[in-house]
Order: sequence, then C-alpha cells, then structure tokens
Amino acid sequence: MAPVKRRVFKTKNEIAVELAKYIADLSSKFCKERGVFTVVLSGGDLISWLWKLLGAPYIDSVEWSKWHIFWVDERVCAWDHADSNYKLAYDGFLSKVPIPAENIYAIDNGLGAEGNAELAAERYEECLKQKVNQNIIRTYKSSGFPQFDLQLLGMGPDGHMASLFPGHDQINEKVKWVTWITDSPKPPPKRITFTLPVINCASYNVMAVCDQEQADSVAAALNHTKNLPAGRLTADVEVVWFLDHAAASKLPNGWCSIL
Ligand SMILES: O=C(O)[C@H](O)[C@@H](O)[C@H](O)[C@H](O)COP(=O)(O)O
Repeated sequence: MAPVKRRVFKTKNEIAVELAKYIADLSSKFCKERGVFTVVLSGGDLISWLWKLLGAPYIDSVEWSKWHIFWVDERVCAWDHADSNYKLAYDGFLSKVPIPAENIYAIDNGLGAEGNAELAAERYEECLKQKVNQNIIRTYKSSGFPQFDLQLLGMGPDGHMASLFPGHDQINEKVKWVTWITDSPKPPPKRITFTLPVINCASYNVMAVCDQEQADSVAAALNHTKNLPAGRLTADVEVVWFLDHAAASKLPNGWCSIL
C-alpha cells in the first residue's frame, strides 16, 4: 500500500505555497520522464488554493504546454453554468496559465446542457480511452485502468470524495472508469465521477482539506474508516493530505505532519 502522508499548515496561504511546490516538482518529474503531465482536478475549494502557481516563479518555469487536464468529477450542466467544475477551474486557474486548449478535457458540453448524466459519463470514459490509445494517459499495471500522474482532490464534511458519496452505490463500481449519479446529496444532483479503482490507480493523490467542519471526517478518513469514501483513498506511489490546523484538529496527533 502506498504511504499516506499528512502535511499540516497553519493557514490556507501556507497550503497554497506548499501545494504549488509539490505540483511544480511533480510537473518537472513527469515532463522529463514522459514528456506529458496528466493532472486531474476536482471542484470545491481546491481551485482557490492553486493561485500560487499563477505567479513567479511557476508561471514561467512550469512546462504548461505538456499538461493535460481532466476532472475527477463534474456536475452535469453546460460549461458556462454556475455549477460547472470546468467553469470554476477555467475562471480561477486554466484561463491564467498557457495550457493548450486541446489538452483540456471537459465533460461533453451538449450532454451536460441536456442533463444526460449516463451518456455524459460514457462519453467521458470514451475520451479517457482515446487518451490511453494516444499514450497520453498510462494504464495501471495489468489492470487496464487509467493511471493519472497527479490527482488533486477535496473532501466534503460527510467524507465524500469526487462524487462518491457515503451510502451510495457508485463507490462499489469495479468495472467502469466513469460512472454517474442523479441523486447526489450535495447539489446539484446530477454528476459524473471517476470510480474508486480509477481514483486509487493514480500515481500521486493529493487530498486538500481545510476548516473545522471537516475535522471529524478527516480523523475518520485517516483512520481508514471504510464507510467513508475518502477513507478508502490510496494511490500507486503516495497519498498526501494537505490540511489546515482546523481540519487537523481532531487527529490523534493533532497538528503533527507525518511524512
Ligand atoms: O464537484 C464537487 O462538488 C467536488 O468535486 C467535490 O467532490 C469536492 O471536491 C468536495 O465536495 C470538497 O469540496 P470543498 O473543497 O468545497 O469542501
């Protein structure tokens, strides 16, 4: 099992600083080794913690042209809808860095606008398969599942990650790469999401969580509580939890970082 590390910081600002370093180091490693860097984004607060990458030194030193961007989950709506994770990422991050537009793989806009969750999930899985065939995404050992270089995840206060919610069946999917939900407890109800095997095949998984309302779930997830989706998070190389003091406050060792 990959090591699960945790890095605890006083403020969200410090998280942004360290997250930028972590991401930039992995970017240079994968760009050197593979010539591409596959990055998976989520929605929620995460995007607001990527701002450090938008300035010096990273804006000039990161090989942005080699990045390929995917979403671990997406709300089923058009790209310009206020609920869209694509829009959130575009407005707050993607529009400010020189990643080629053709390297950004969003949900199918038409199916999103129609609200067709099932077909949107199938179409997104086809898109991933195409990128595997083009050697942009690797596959994980003999399993055939896609293996992303880095996933940037968040967790809700109920312990959900991506759009895998406690007590919902999607967490048990073992074959599909992308599935869908039409009764998400977190609005909006229609979403598509990577499945657990895909999430856990990633080389590096970052889970970034802040604030007091997440503290119980952080403690439960880091105790590997299996009925919490985030308690089942693993990775091929490592999982790193980036936490602020409030989110880490219910952990047995409190604010200690464990590396
Ligand atoms: O589409 C979504 O809603 C997100 O991708 C979701 O899975 C998010 O990552 C968590 O809910 C954490 O959200 P916060 O960071 O806002 O707590």
